[in-house]
Amino acid sequence: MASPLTPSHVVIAYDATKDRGVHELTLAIDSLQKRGDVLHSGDTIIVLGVLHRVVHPMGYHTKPCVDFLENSIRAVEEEVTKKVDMYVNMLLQSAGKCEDQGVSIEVKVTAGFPVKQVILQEIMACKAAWVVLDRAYHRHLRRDLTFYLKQIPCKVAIIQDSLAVEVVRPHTTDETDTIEHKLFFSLSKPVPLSNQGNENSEPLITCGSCPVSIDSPESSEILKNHFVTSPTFKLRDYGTLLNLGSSSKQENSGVQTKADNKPSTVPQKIQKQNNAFRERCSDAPILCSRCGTRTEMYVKDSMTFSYSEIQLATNDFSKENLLGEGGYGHVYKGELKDGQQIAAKVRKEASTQGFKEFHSEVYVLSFARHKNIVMLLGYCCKENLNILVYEYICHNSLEWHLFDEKAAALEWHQRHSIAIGTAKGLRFLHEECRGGPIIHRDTRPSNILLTHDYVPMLGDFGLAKWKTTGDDTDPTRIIGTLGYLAPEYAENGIVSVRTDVYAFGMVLLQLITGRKIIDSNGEGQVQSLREWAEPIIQRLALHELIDLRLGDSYETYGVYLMAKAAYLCIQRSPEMRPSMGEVVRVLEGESDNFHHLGVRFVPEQHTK
Ligand SMILES: Nc1ncnc2c1ncn2[C@@H]1O[C@H](COP(=O)(O)OP(=O)(O)OP(=O)(O)O)[C@@H](O)[C@H]1O
Repeated sequence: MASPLTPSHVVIAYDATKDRGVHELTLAIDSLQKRGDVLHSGDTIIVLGVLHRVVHPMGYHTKPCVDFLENSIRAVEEEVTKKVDMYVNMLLQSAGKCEDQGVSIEVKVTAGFPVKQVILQEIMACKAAWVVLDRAYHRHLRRDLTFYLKQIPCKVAIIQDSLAVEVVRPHTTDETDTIEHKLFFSLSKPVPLSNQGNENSEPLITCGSCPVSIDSPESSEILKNHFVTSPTFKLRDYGTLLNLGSSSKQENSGVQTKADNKPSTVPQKIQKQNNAFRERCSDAPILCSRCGTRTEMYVKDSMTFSYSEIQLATNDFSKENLLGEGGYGHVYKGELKDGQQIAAKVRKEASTQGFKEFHSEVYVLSFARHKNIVMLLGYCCKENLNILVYEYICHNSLEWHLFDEKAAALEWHQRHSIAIGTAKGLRFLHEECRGGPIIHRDTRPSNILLTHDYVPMLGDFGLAKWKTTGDDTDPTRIIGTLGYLAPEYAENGIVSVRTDVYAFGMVLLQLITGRKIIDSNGEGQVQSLREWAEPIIQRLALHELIDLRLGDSYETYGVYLMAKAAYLCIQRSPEMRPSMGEVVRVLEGESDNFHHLGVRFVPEQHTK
């Protein structure tokens, strides 16, 4: 292990899956510099972004396991490259400051899972002298720390929530266990100094132990061969393997790899998928554990259904199969020949949703694959009839659970997980969906469907539309539902992702209070939920807010977080509202302040 005075590597391990503000990284590096006991002249800071979720070419998120990497190298490569460039740009200023201290910065993004294993391998690979762990993505840092302290031989520090760096173990250790080595996909790039430009910094791809140039024609071939390797060896061997320059050298190292005796199957697999028509994916995620249903992931070669197929599935659109009627038309439950349960939405003749909206919905939904989004399986067009075929979501809508007499009161933990799941669905549409952002435009409880596991699924994209550059201002087409419409949308027709944030804030208030959006105040007058709830939140009188049906069975901190998120979301000014990514972080208790937001959750009594 390098002594403190020889140039060494200091790894800052970050979660690259989440959006991070520039200030978070730069402040962490500042505080590292200020300490004086971690960085020395000649050292290199490696900002390691761990990408533990990547976007599947179909648009939903998945773990970058070896199997996935093997089949989707290009997609991962693209995502990793984007992240590396983003980090490099964020760190340009820090690189200048570090240069004065004789320290350089390098960015490395690694797609792999599990996170702890990625961090461990990367630390061993560069023989780091220090690892600085970002507390923000370790929800169970205390437990994870035991793992790191046991497995990592180098010195350990943590970035606190305040972004200060706290040293946890100021010395190295020799006691490390043998670990199973996994293969991940990495790309690294030095952060240039302002006078250097960016051109000379050729990025390096590494797949496991083998660096190759990103532009190298052999890169795909090498990646293909290396993603399938999975040797087991002692940590101490790793360093010697890592410096090898080509795949053949690795083979010479004598490590037995699966690639040595397994012919590449990638091209055949891709071809098979292209030819497949609605082929089911075997690793489809569970949709509902009670019903035993799985989310079907049809390969999107064709999404068209024949009319007779839907007619048969819905028992000829029988009354018994009718689920309900909405603005679009009648919705029928059905079962396809292969057992897949569906909800078929048949457009009303006089539906307010015309052909244009129909195509908008099909187009938008074909990109939206996420565990909190109702999946569109396909559609059918017959003469002037439009039918959308969705996966069937088995446990009614949130509207039903909150307000139907037959529904049992939702428990607190269910409300909390519904809030987080819905927020993640919206975050996906706004920030993560391929080709997005997509604005939902009609977020409300009746468009949030639930499984028996109380997993919320956002549906009804009839009003969604692609966001082009800037805000969409067409005051003539106000669509959505009163009470959930953000003021700038209701008054001036201005639509942006922040109008969804507002509507989501209203849903949060309903989850906390169990109240309708407009209710009677008990004196025969109507009162809007927002007007009633906002001053109560400002007084932090959360007990006045909470749904009486919950009794004492709620978690005060959870209510606080949800009320805080709601309060931020329903700000009149769209700029004051958080992004959905930030909302998720508030709900999960991960972040307590957003420096860029003018309004903080500062209750009145604290400001007096
Ligand atoms: N994918 C689905 N799985 C199960 N039930 C569904 C599905 N989609 C819709 N439904 C149910 O069908 C009924 C009608 O739904 P629809 O979305 O058309 O109307 P709505 O949300 O009630 O009103 P609007 O069209 O004005 O948004 C509702 O009871 C809804 O819960």
